[in-house]
Amino acid sequence: MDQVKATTAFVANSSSHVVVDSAGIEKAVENIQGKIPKIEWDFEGIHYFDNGPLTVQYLFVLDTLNFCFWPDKKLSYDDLASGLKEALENDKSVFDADHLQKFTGLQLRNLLKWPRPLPLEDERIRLLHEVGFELERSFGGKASNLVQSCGRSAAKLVATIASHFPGFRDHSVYKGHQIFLYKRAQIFAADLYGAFKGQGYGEFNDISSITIFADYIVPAMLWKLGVLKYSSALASIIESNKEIASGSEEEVELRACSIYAVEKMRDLISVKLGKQVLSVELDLWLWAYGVQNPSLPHHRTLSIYY
Ligand SMILES: Nc1nc2c(c(CN[C@H]3C=C[C@H](O)[C@@H]3O)cn2[C@@H]2O[C@H](COP(=O)(O)O)[C@@H](O)[C@H]2O)c(=O)[nH]1
Repeated sequence: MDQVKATTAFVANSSSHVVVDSAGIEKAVENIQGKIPKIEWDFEGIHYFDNGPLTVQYLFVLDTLNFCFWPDKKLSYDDLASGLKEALENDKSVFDADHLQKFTGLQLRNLLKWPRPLPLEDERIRLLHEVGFELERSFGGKASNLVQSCGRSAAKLVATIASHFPGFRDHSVYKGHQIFLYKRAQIFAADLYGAFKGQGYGEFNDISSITIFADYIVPAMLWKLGVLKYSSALASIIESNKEIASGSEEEVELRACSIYAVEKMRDLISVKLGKQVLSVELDLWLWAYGVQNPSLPHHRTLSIYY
């Protein structure tokens, strides 16, 4: 996680299109008054949970597919989480490693009861196959073994996922430097922590090392709070729903500056209010408010990472 923190700080300090505004951070922290609104994991009531290894398998499949919903105006993360839940309730073997390796686009669509092709459907299938193959090859087919192999370290879990599953390597090259963002690998650790309430498969000694999950909702929320400021060119691209290329300077800055800004918020909360807060908590608060505000303009990038 040190790589994520160091490289996103580099972006924030070299940025051309996005500014992390210190006054905006101060104001946001003042407004919280030390009380981050407490949002329960699964506040929506859409996730599968049985307190056992099947939940871990479900969450790993969920976070394998947890990206890019916006190209379909009606599709959202909720459809994915609840669709996979229902599929698992109907067939406990649906996410077995051998099944994952055989999925077709049509089967995934049917599983989610989605009437048309999913955004980046071929990529989703490729990633399911990759996850099924590598789970079988290295972890006895079970995501729970992957988690247990990391000895209660969220940082080790993120690193292990990135080294075994290329589809989770959420990196970019920015102004000649490699930048690490790891959205889906980190959110898997956070989902375990949230679902299992920090116990069992969700017990991590280093959950505070996780950063926020740089998607397209949290940057929009940070902009609304005045924590992020955009150049006028970038602001007009976002407001007019124009696509931003994956790996472009603008895209990397939006994501990296969001991570950096929330780490700065944590530091300020610690200094001013003497409280240690987790990025996981700040993320869920920002995300939950962001998704409940659909008129909030967000950036649009075709990406398998978020
Ligand atoms: N930073 C951050 N990004 C998150 C999530 C979650 C869901 N987390 C679950 C965990 C516990 C809660 O109960 C949540 O249900 C999804 N996303 C991202 O949002 C986008 C989807 O937006 P829309 O198209 O409107 O559905 C897409 O990039 C998706 O990858 C999060 O927590 N944090």
